[in-house]
Amino acid sequence: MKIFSAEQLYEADKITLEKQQITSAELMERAGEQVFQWLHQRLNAAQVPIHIFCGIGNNGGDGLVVGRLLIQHGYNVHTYVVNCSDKRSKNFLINYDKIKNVSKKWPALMKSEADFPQINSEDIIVDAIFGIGLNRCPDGWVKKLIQYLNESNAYKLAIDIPSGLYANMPLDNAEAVLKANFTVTFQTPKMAFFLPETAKFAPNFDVIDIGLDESYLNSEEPLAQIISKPQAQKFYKPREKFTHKNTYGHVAIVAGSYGKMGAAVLSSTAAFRVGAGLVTAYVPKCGYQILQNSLPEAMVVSDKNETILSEIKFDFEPNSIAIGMGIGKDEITVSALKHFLSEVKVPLIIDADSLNILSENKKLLKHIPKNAVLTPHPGELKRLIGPWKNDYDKLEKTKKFSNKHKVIVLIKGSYSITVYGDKLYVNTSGNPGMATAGSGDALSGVIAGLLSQNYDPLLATVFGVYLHGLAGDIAAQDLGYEALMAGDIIDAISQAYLELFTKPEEEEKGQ
Ligand SMILES: NC(=O)C1=CN([C@@H]2O[C@H](COP(=O)(O)OP(=O)(O)OC[C@H]3O[C@@H](n4cnc5c(N)ncnc54)[C@H](O)[C@@H]3O)[C@@H](O)[C@H]2O)[C@H](O)CC1
Ligand SMILES: [K+]
Repeated sequence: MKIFSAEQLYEADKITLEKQQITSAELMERAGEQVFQWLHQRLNAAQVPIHIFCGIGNNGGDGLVVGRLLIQHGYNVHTYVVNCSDKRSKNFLINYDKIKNVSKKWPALMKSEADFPQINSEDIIVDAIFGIGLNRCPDGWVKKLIQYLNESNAYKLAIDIPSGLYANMPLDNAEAVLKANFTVTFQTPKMAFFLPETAKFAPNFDVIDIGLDESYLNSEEPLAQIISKPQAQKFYKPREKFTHKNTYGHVAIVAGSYGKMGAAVLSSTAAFRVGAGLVTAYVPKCGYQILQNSLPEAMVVSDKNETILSEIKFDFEPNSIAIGMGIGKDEITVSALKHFLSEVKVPLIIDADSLNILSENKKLLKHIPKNAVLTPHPGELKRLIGPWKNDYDKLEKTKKFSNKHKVIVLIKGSYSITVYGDKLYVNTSGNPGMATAGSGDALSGVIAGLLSQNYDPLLATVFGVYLHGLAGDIAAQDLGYEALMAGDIIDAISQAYLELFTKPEEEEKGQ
């Protein structure tokens, strides 16, 4: 699935009307009908009061369609017009007229705070105040209305986008955005649903296909691609019968220092679990015994230094390398990294302390090999690219960095985003339980293990992040969020692979 901008959606809307020979009112009816069905399936004719707040644009028009259909099906509906301006859209007016054919009660006209209705916590609020046409921050009594609705414990369903949120522009004021429990959005999820500053307003959403012109949408460059199960299935490369361990490559995990050897164990284990043929851990001397004891499948090569890495050198040619997990930032390690980067030729993942070393020694950036994968969390990213004004600025700065250094940057977060030049890939698996020590080390191992199996660097990153998140989701089903530890994510990688190809019927039975 792809994320398109508000501008692209307006264009798609126009082309659809021409190509399908329908009116904009008919398209609105199609959209509103589906929102009605969404509610109808869940409410099953229950007589819970439904309060629909309609703005004066087309989002308000959608709200009026939903209101009309609910009334026709015998629901207990209260409609309100949030009369913030006289410039009512054509389709708002068409549906304003139509609703009076099904009810003696006109929608209540709201002009100030005095018109705010009583809403009980068991009621339902439908937010159709503003859609993707929001062009300034809601203010005055309309802002107060949004805040009034936010204070209510009633269930809040937003149509298309929570009011006050721009589809693909930074937030003006978090105090003027509706906090929707659920959003039913048209055609494509909006970029705002995936970025840390705005995603909290749309924590759950369903995408409704309103049949916008496919050929136009296919020809457009999206803002981002969403990675979920169907995409991940396509990425997967099946293992073949007449193969041996060398077919699946040799991973080198360059990690660990005194007190942080667990990072090397976790990354190496994850590389195996994801399917690497061979894994060698390159660690300071103090890690030798630890690695051999905790992961007998791995080979271990130790540095001549007891506690930190002083020279990154091996006498074998790995197919991929992950470097940085728990290595610290000692000067000796910095110069070892410098030397290593200027020589390395194999697919590379740069994580954790090696990212911080790069941030503190920007001259090293020019040595990073093409298509290396950098996996910063937000703190590491800030040190690498400098501060940003908002989430969109962060993405632009990361794209610039990716273009300049010809690298893949994975911005880790609730929705991790892979940045490859100007392209963005938004991951949808994972959960808050994965915010735990070692989770990133596991991810580096996963990506390294895919690289060694000949997944190209972009695919290894995007697929690896998805698998890692899915493993976390599977582990959390048994353990819950709080108890989840990095080792549990690694243990669940096997089930994540199996689940990739579980058919929906089997999934349903299992629930
Ligand atoms: N192609 C589609 O995806 C379809 C979308 N539909 C729905 O239409 C809306 C977008 O409608 P539009 O009329 O362009 O914009 P809005 O309803 O969001 O509101 C615009 C309206 O409000 C004024 N306004 C904007 N910001 C403010 C503000 N802060 N304070 C006061 N007034 C404001 C603005 O000037 C306009 O007058 C989309 O989201 C979908 O819900 C179609 O129904 C189907 C096709
Ligand atoms: K809305």
